[in-house]
Amino acid sequence: MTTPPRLEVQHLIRAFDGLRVVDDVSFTVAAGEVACLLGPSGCGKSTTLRIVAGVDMQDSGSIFVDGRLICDTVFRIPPERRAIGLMFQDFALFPHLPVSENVAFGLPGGFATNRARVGELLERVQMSNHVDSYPHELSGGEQQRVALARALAPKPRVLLMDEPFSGLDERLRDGIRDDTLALLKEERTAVLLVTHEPDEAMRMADQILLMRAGRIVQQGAPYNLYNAPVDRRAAAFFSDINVLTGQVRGALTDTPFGQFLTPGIPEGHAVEIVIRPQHLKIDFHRAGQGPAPTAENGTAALARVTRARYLGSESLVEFATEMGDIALTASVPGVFLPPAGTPMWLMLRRDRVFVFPKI
Ligand SMILES: Nc1ncnc2c1ncn2[C@@H]1O[C@H](COP(=O)(O)OP(=O)(O)OP(=O)(O)O)[C@@H](O)[C@H]1O
Repeated sequence: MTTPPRLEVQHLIRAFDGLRVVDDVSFTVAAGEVACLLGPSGCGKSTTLRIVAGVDMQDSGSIFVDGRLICDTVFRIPPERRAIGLMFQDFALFPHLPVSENVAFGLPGGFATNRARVGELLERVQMSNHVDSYPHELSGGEQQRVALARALAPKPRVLLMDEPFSGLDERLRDGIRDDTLALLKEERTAVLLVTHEPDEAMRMADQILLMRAGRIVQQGAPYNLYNAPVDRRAAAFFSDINVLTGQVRGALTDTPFGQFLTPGIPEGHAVEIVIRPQHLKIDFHRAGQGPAPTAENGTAALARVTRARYLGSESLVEFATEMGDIALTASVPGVFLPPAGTPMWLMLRRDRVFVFPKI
């Protein structure tokens, strides 16, 4: 018999005032896996999480933990008996309790009878030196580490995290995220994490569930979402994009960069050709000559620099094609600041181009 997923959500629907904010959402999370619900503000991420936590009720759909039904529209296990831990942005530590008692809060018998488990977790989150400190004596990052230890103390099968790192400054965040991830993997907890930040999802997730208007529009490994987005908006969620427009003629579309296949898009339909700035290739203008077309990069098109900016680890160079009608941005590692007006040849890495029907 195959092992059931640690968390399984089936056909969840939740409407407010007749409007579905969670619209037929289904997914599974395995033990030791981190799944990120990712999407813009208001797309239904937190509502989905709240229903799994048991603090909101779905209109229809079922939730299972390790194959056991914990909630549908007629049956409901109360939140505290679901073996589900919570770590929310505003889920503050208890100010009147020291770190030790905060971590032991969900354990029968408190700190006195759970010294070993509390000690082990505090060591794992590098807070062993703060057992007797009170929350107000800790920095934001330290409080976050204690909150993680508290959430994991009762060994939940599933941990729900809602924007747990958003209160931390950026440099602190990376370290805490990585430490958190390592601990979650060690504990084999299934994690459902809500975030609106693509970088956070890429960094944390084994599986991204990309949501839009209550629906999951794409799910899969971060690599797949980045490199095979389902549509223009999914592509644009992970980075800036360049968009060329065209029209289908004989299963192809013409652009200044050569022809592109338009599989499955009807004849005459408008298409959008999408490419990320780092996949635009630049070549120098040598006495009017451009690079010869290649299978990898297609045809080069002449363009002029309109603006160049240095951002630290990369430079962003903006171009207008020779006809002046297409604006494109290239990202170049390091310092590359050609003056405005410089002519250059641009090519698109053909294996990194996405062709979508224009909606
Ligand atoms: N109790 C409620 N009553 C009415 N509308 C609600 C309620 N809870 C959520 N909504 C609405 O449902 C939609 C989805 O909200 P939700 O909090 O799930 O979005 P989200 O994707 O988590 O957004 P954010 O990232 O801003 O938290 C929003 O339009 C919100 O206003």
